[in-house]
Amino acid sequence: MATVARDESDYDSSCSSITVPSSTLSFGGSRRTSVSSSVADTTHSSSLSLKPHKAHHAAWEAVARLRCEAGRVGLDHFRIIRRVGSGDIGNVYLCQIRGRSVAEPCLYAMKVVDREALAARKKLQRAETEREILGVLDHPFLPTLYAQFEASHYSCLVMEFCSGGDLLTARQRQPSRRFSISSAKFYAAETLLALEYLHMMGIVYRDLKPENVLVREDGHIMLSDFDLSLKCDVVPKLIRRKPDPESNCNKNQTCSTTCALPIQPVLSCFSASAKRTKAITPTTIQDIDELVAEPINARSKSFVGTHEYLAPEVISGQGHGSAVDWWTFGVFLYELLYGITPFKGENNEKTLINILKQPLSLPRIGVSTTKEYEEMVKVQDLISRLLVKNPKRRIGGCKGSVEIKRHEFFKGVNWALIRSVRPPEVPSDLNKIRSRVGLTKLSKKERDAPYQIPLHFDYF
Ligand SMILES: Nc1ncnc2c1ncn2[C@@H]1O[C@H](COP(=O)(O)OP(=O)(O)OP(=O)(O)O)[C@@H](O)[C@H]1O
Repeated sequence: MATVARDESDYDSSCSSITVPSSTLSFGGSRRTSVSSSVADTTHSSSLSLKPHKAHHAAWEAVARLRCEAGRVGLDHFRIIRRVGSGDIGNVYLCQIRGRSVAEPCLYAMKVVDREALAARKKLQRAETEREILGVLDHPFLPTLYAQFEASHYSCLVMEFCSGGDLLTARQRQPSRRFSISSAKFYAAETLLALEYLHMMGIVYRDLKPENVLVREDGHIMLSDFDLSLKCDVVPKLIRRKPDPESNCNKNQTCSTTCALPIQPVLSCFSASAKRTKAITPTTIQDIDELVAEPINARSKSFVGTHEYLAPEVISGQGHGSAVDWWTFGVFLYELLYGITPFKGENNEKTLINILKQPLSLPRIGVSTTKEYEEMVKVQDLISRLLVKNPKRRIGGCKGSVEIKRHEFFKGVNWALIRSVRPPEVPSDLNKIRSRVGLTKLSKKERDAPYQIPLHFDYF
């Protein structure tokens, strides 16, 4: 599914709105461009300390060692093994550090972006947004940026490599090309945690779809592709419970914003003026009911996303915030379960009309046990609360991820320990992975040959 973007730069602060730029819709393009030399690593040497949850990983340590020994990290330090993917703004290559043991190599994904080509297509800002976002992420279900450097007019981002492909491919491998309810619950729960973290960091993701959810070697997910994301400020709020019979929440849930108490100052990972929020003491937390630290009031009018996944408020151009991610989360969950998206029309225009006008219909899922039937009822309830056309009435629209995590469908999910749960599928052992990525197809001569910077990166 092609992404669509009509806006090159939309840094928003919450509560402010922006106008739609005059640039037109743009779709994936491709080109061949030459590359000549490798220059400096631009990753801060202090970033090791900013990656506490990955600092002990072999891949992280190997890059840290390299930076220490060579004083920098550059393209010449990597052996490009093969291209593993390409998108609208760049190609992604599987690579490893030169001179390391071939028996136990640390594999990396290097995203190579041709800055000149992107500038000509007015998409440079997208690459810049992605680079900035990758630089601040530190979460088990989000990519770790190991290094970044420039080579001629190419920008290179060295990230964690995901050997398990993406969830679209995984879905297509399933019987009837759809996941079981329990598998869908697992992938949805991990994706929800990734979105929750992004929101807390002041990032509205905006492009959730199975293609962008990669599967790691251990079977857990990694959300990728941040060039369409929106960076904004977050104003944490304390929300007091106040039962609202008209709300879209469950009876045993509450959903009221009437007593929202903003905590000052503003939290943002990007704003130069941002300061850290005041420490919230346990006593304070006991005194109130809910802490919401999501950019629920962010407003952008950009037309970005993937047609089948676009939220109504994005299509209508009325301004959108973090609630778009809960709409796309609903479409995502629907696709995992049904193998199709809910509003797909004969063409993009009809799809957009369906999103705006067509009521949601939820076909029955074939179930064989009472427990499965109960699960189906719960997941359908969640989807119908996510795919509410009015973002203010959508679950998550007023209180963010906490509302969704509390839904009956996720009852029993151990959010803190989900990364230790065995995933529905674990990509096979290292040898199989290596043959899948083509590592074993290289001859010894090829593996050991000194790396030549190619005259051309293979754009298509
Ligand atoms: N860390 C990774 N590990 C393995 N494969 C990856 C990784 N990152 C990206 N890929 C592969 O490369 C492809 C292109 O990457 P990505 O989506 O980031 O590029 P893009 O140019 O931003 O694409 P888009 O057009 O969706 O914006 C992905 O679909 C995926 O298959």
